Amino acid sequence: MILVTGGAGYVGSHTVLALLDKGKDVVVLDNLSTGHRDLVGKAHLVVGDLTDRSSVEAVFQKFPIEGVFHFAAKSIVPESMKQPDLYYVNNVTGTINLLSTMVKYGVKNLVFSSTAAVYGEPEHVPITEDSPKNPQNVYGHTKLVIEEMLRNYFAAYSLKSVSLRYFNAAGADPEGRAGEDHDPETHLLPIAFNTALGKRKEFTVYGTDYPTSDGTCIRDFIHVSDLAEAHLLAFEKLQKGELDCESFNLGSEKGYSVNQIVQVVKKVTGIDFPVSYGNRREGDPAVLIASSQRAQEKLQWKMKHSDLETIVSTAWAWHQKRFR
Ligand SMILES: NC(=O)c1ccc[n+]([C@@H]2O[C@H](COP(=O)([O-])OP(=O)(O)OC[C@H]3O[C@@H](n4cnc5c(N)ncnc54)[C@H](O)[C@@H]3O)[C@@H](O)[C@H]2O)c1
Ligand SMILES: O=c1ccn([C@@H]2O[C@H](COP(=O)(O)OP(=O)(O)O[C@H]3O[C@H](CO)[C@@H](O)[C@H](O)[C@H]3O)[C@@H](O)[C@H]2O)c(=O)[nH]1
Repeated sequence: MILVTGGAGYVGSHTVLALLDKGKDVVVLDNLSTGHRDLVGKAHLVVGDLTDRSSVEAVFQKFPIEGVFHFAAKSIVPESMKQPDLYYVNNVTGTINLLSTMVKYGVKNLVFSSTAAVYGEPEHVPITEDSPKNPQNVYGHTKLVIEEMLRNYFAAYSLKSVSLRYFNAAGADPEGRAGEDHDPETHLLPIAFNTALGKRKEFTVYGTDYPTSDGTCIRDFIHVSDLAEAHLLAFEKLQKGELDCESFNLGSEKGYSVNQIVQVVKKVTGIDFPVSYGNRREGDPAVLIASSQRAQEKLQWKMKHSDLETIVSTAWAWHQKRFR
């Protein structure tokens, strides 16, 4: 039985699907703060909070857990700047409870959702795993602290882990079984779709004076089903004893500006919607582009869905089904 924390959320639910598709037994522990009951498919769902140690222990008592995929976290950058206490308690304390319980029950293998936000504003792109780590926001700090904790837990308790630093997760299950559903929504694609559907008056581009070709930020979008596949590969390597404690970037290695993405959304949806140009959003680095060579080599990870049109069209299909 695999435990997936945060499995009712966006990235977690796609990994739950990938595990179920492979015939695995899955239990999801989720407090449903931003997740959705209907996204866990046929997995067992335990509604509980990681910051409550007894809820975590109850899962390990009830189910024979062989490994953990840990997605549960708060991850909205501006919220993290306003409420650092909430972020440190939820992300760091929640993870301490999980790791201590794993140690107590002798569960050795963990795949952890880290983020490109651990790097902050990069000095060079593409960003490799060894690039400097200077998080620009509280959210990124919480993830970097957890990565450090994982190194300590490996050294002291032989708890093995892989930290996967995703760049911009996007897209939806190609079969339409899951996708992104956040309220409030802060991410580029769903906001653009809501504008295309007339639910918002206009799409605002945050910042036009970045040192990029068209002045808008550049991001590296990675399909959520490709992320899910990387989790399964990482877990297999942990189980086979081929990895101990390591971090990998997961990105498509291609950068697109916010303006370019808006154009692709207009093309895929066939809808021309109003776009306005506003100020920069606090904490946004100008350019984030991954090198994911390490994951491709050591995890034998191959991206299948991460060209931008596939990302946008799968996300659009889901968005229409869920929100129209
Ligand atoms: N979406 C991205 O672009 C992106 C990029 C990099 C990293 N990440 C990381 O990936 C993970 C998943 O992100 P997402 O976009 O799917 O977010 P999400 O908000 O959709 O999913 C998080 C899930 O965790 C649950 N949760 C949060 N705190 C919990 C707690 N204390 N106890 C139990 N459940 C809790 C929520 O209810 C939700 O279902 C997060 O750790 C996030 O930091 C996401
Ligand atoms: O209405 C909008 C929304 C976003 N943007 C811009 O679009 C880009 C992407 O923004 P968003 O979709 O909010 O993603 P990020 O802020 O880049 O963060 C995502 O990607 C990071 C890693 O790259 C992860 O750490 C975060 O968890 C994840 O939310 C940024 O330049 C934003 O300024 C706009 O211009 N207008």
